[in-house]
Amino acid sequence: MISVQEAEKLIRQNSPNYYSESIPTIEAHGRILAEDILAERENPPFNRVAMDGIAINYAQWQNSRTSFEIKGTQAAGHPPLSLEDPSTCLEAMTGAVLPSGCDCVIPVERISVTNNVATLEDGLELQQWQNVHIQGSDHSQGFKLARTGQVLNAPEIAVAAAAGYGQVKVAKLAKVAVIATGDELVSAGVDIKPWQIRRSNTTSIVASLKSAGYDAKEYHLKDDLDALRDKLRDLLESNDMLILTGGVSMGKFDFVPQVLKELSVEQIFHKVTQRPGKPLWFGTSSNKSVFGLPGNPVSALINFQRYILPQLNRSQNALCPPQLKAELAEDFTFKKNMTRFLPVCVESNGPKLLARPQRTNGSGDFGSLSGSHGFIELEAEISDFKKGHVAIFYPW
Ligand SMILES: Nc1nc2c(c(=O)[nH]1)N[C@H]1C(S)=C(S)[C@@H](COP(=O)(O)OP(=O)(O)OC[C@H]3O[C@@H](n4cnc5c(N)ncnc54)[C@H](O)[C@@H]3O)O[C@H]1N2
Ligand code: MOO
Repeated sequence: MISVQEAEKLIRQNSPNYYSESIPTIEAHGRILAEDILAERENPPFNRVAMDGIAINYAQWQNSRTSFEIKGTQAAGHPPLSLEDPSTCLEAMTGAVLPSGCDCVIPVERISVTNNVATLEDGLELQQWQNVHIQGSDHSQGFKLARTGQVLNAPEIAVAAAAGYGQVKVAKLAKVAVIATGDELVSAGVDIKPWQIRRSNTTSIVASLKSAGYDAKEYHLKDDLDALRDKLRDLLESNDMLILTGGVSMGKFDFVPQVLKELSVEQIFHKVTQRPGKPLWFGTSSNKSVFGLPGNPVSALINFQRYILPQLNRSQNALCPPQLKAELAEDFTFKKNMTRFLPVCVESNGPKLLARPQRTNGSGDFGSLSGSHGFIELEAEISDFKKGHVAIFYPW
């Protein structure tokens, strides 16, 4: 049996890579960049008027001029006008090019206009270049606005569009088969016998994968060695990743490790000193990861979140998201020499996040996860965790 740290290291060392594709920028929200976004031009690309008002020659005001005849209007999206007579002014709109000969913009609220002459508010103080967004003051042409591995959230989409990228190169999303194993399982919506169990693991995992954009599909295989072998061979062929749940422990019908071995999936590890999820299985085949999650629903969901989602992120060369930490809101004891993943509800306490353990009745009690916010990871080496103990928090 290996530790959580060793398991994580081995999974990392066996990260697959699913390559990249170009897609329309407007459809790229949430995807991982597979190229750097470089500025098409310097920004602003010209001296940009930042307030609706009048544009003047500042030296005129320094020489005590406070009234300016309006000679024209500089609208946004139009070629620049020129202030021919420095004692006059031009109306100028936000987003327009600052007319040549002007170096000061006065907002419309600070002037009054009579007979086409703009007069400044009494006692108004001006600065040269006020209300002008200076050409190139944000960044130069070719500046790296976003880099490979960044998530394309709304700001990065804006940046890509602003840099003229109608299409962006993003990491390809894995095609994932999520496979429930077990004769006892029956899906929702179908009559159920007293000795059967509703299938829930694969449903929640597929839902989570789909919300992250992956092409994920749910399958159910019975505990039949030959059928399991044949179907898994097909699924391995047609998917980038397999996630199995159940059948990885010590039972007479726990065929998953044996079948994967027969299909030449190389076992990297089986069993981790953790609760829940001790029987976790991980292996690889070509550029594909294969995970065998324990069937108990709390184990399956926690181990999926803890190991598989990060592996999918790595397969896209995603930059690591910031690690969240939370403080235990009460003492907690766990005597076994194992890492403990503890479901919690979190609340904020000033700048801190407090994690309150959610009472569960073991790793089959998935009802207790409803309403929880995620889980914290408690070290194997400690048994008595005191209130205030800081732990890594994994949100659902
Ligand atoms: N002799 C031992 N027995 C067990 C050990 C052990 O070390 N020695 N480990 C226990 C632990 S810990 C876990 S966790 C489970 C994991 O077993 P399996 O991965 O083989 O899972 P199953 O036996 O197939 O199922 C366990 C439990 O979960 C239910 N299940 C399975 N799939 C689903 C699903 N898709 N949706 C909802 N529920 C599911 C299944 O009906 C069982 O009740 O083994 C212990 N035993
Ligand atoms: O590893 Mo099991 O999930 O503790 O019940």
